[in-house]
Amino acid sequence: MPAVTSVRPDGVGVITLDSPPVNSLGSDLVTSFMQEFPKLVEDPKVKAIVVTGKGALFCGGAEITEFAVMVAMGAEKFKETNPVAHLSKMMDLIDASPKTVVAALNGPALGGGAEVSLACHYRVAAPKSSVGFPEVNLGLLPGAQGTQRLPRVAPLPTAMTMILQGKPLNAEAARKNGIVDVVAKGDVLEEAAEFALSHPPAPISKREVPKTNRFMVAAGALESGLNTAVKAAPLMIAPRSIIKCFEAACSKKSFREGVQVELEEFSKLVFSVESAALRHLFLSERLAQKVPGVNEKPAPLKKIGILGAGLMGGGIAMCFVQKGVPVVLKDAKQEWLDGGMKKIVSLWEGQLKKGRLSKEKFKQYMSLLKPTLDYGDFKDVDMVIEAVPEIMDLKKQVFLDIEKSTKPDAFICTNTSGLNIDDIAAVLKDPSRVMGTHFFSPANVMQLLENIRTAKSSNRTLSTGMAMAKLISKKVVMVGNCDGFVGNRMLAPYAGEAKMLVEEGATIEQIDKAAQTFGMAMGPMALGDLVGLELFWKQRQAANDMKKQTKTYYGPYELTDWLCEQGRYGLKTPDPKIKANGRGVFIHRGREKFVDPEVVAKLEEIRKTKGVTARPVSDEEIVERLFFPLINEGFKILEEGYVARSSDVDIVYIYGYGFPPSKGGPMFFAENYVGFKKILEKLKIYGAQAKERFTKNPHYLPIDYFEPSKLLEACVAKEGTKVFPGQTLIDVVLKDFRKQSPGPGPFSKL
Ligand SMILES: C[C@H](O)CC(=O)SCCNC(=O)CCNC(=O)[C@H](O)C(C)(C)COP(=O)(O)OP(=O)(O)OC[C@H]1O[C@@H](n2cnc3c(N)ncnc32)[C@H](O)[C@@H]1OP(=O)(O)O
Repeated sequence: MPAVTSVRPDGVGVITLDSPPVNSLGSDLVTSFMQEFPKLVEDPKVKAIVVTGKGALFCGGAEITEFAVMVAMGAEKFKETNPVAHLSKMMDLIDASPKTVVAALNGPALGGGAEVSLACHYRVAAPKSSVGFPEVNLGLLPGAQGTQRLPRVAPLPTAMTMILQGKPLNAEAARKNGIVDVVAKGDVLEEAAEFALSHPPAPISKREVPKTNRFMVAAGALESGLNTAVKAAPLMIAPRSIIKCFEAACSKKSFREGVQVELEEFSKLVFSVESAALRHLFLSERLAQKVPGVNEKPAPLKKIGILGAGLMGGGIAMCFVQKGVPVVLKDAKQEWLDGGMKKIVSLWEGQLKKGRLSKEKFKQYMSLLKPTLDYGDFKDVDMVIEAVPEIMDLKKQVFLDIEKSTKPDAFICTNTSGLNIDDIAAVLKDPSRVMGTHFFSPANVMQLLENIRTAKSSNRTLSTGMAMAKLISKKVVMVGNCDGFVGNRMLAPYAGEAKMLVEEGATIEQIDKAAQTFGMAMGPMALGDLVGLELFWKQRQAANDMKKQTKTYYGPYELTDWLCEQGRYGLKTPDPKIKANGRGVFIHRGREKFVDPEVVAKLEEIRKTKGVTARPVSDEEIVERLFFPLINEGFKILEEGYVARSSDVDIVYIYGYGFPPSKGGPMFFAENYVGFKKILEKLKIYGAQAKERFTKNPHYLPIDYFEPSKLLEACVAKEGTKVFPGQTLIDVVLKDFRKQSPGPGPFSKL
């Protein structure tokens, strides 16, 4: 029963939203509420009503999965059966109650949940509860009267921040801003009941918008709010619609007319591809935590050992300590350990200075972090994450050392961006304890974690690895052990094409600008400087083949080699001579960067040697050549079975590589923005050009990333086929594909 009612001895009727896990307002709950609520209104024993939520939340908002169903119904059907209009009716029902209705906020009230609370006449909140409107993160706006009710109780700047930026307020802040009437001192339900019995009905819909809010709108506050929101997320379309709703609320329009504007704007947004992309992202993040075949209970992680106090190891250590987990941080030399600790402490001190960290927390962090040179300190850790340099023999050696110094059931993770983890694990007596963890740098900041399963990782190792990611609040995806895993393998053709386009005549700035206009957080050339140009240069040196095209390195190598030979690795190599912060393709000064004329001259020289005449390259060509081979590689990883589903690839790219969320990730983008057929056609065209280049010009090497994926071809054949709302066609095709021709990866047969 999704809405459960009871009548207390004091005559307060309680209606509880009871729809686990988050009491989302699915059609069942709304229908049940609309049946049960009038019974309380009509019951002569009931003097007043309290609305509350079961469990830890008041309500997590509208049922997100139902939006895809609405969209699948089509615009015409949507008009007739619009479930958000239905939800809006639920608000009217509460609002119109002749008996006082109080929301007892037992926990967070989000989106539609916050709207339910505002439809109630008053709000009494538990201290740990909060009120928020995260709809904008889904490309939506509050569609059940929230845009009209909030500016009637809260100052406009607060309302704008909450709805335009999706920032929630805690109970006390909500009280200060007029959204909550009382923060409970004791039992929230008791206090809400008491409040309900002693206050008359007072629906927000009947209130005038405060004059200050009207003045602020007249003075242009909405435009500046919009500018801030657009600057933060230029590709989002929801903020413009939100502004229209605020305009309606603060104009001479009636509450009802405002609600109508809101409904129209909401309906437009829910059908937009941007909203579909962001909803896909929300659900995909949660789906990624469910790894096929991994079902054992994770082991508790009470203490962690980190090996290597460098940039990566230090960042990983911070992640655990900041969640209250004790860490032993070990390195081989005192100076390395001191350097690592100094960096960590200076980061925390910086936060302390900015007021983002309290003194108590700082002290707590310091007490949880133990630097050591002694492997003996690993004796009681539950997991070791090694983050020593990417040298196979070194990794194997430290694995043996870890094995000697840890409990036999401690998990051992190797942090690598590309080494073969099966090979590393093979040195141990029990390789089932091992999995890979590919953290992104800086590990304490970047959200993504690629967990890598080896052929021998045990079920418990994998489930504990996933729990570990949750513990430190990472967006996690489990992938198989292929070259470059998912992220770097897909990045290789992207980076390769960027270098190729530059040789053909596009400028370095043009490449990055085109990628950023597409929505990437940064362009491929700047990314190379950030990650460090020496990474793959050293890997190629170690492999004794500087010209080999691999799954992790493609494209012309002359410019990169020239830069690396001079020690110009990118941002991390300062050049005191020119007082720059770093030198790679760009010269970096603070946050500014510019292309070094020496690099441009070197490029000219390389072109001359190779007999290449620079030509103008269009932005359209840049975007297609950067992203289509990257997407093609994503299809290949899926068809080979190195990742469970297409949405996992999307998560990797959005949280690890700055792919624009409003495009839903590369695989969502392929299916919903471009279409499989166009991608296939373009791959063939650019592939033929690349082949010609390599056959005619001995300076170029053959590349395979334009070779179309078989899964992509299978998707082209099925393009246009309808799938269940919320499913992707790629995954539907993939299921059959894997049955017919399972690949070598671990997910092929799961
Ligand atoms: C008309 C209206 O104005 C429009 C709207 O209301 S749109 C919806 C607005 N609400 C939101 O965006 C809130 C989304 N939810 C959240 O932020 C978080 O889930 C939360 C803070 C509520 C709880 O977080 P947490 O405890 O970490 O649990 P979390 O793992 O995220 O969610 C638990 C489960 O509930 C599901 N869920 C959460 N909110 C949901 C929602 N609004 N609809 C459907 N499912 C939801 C998750 O998908 C997950 O499902 P799973 O168990 O199958 O993986």
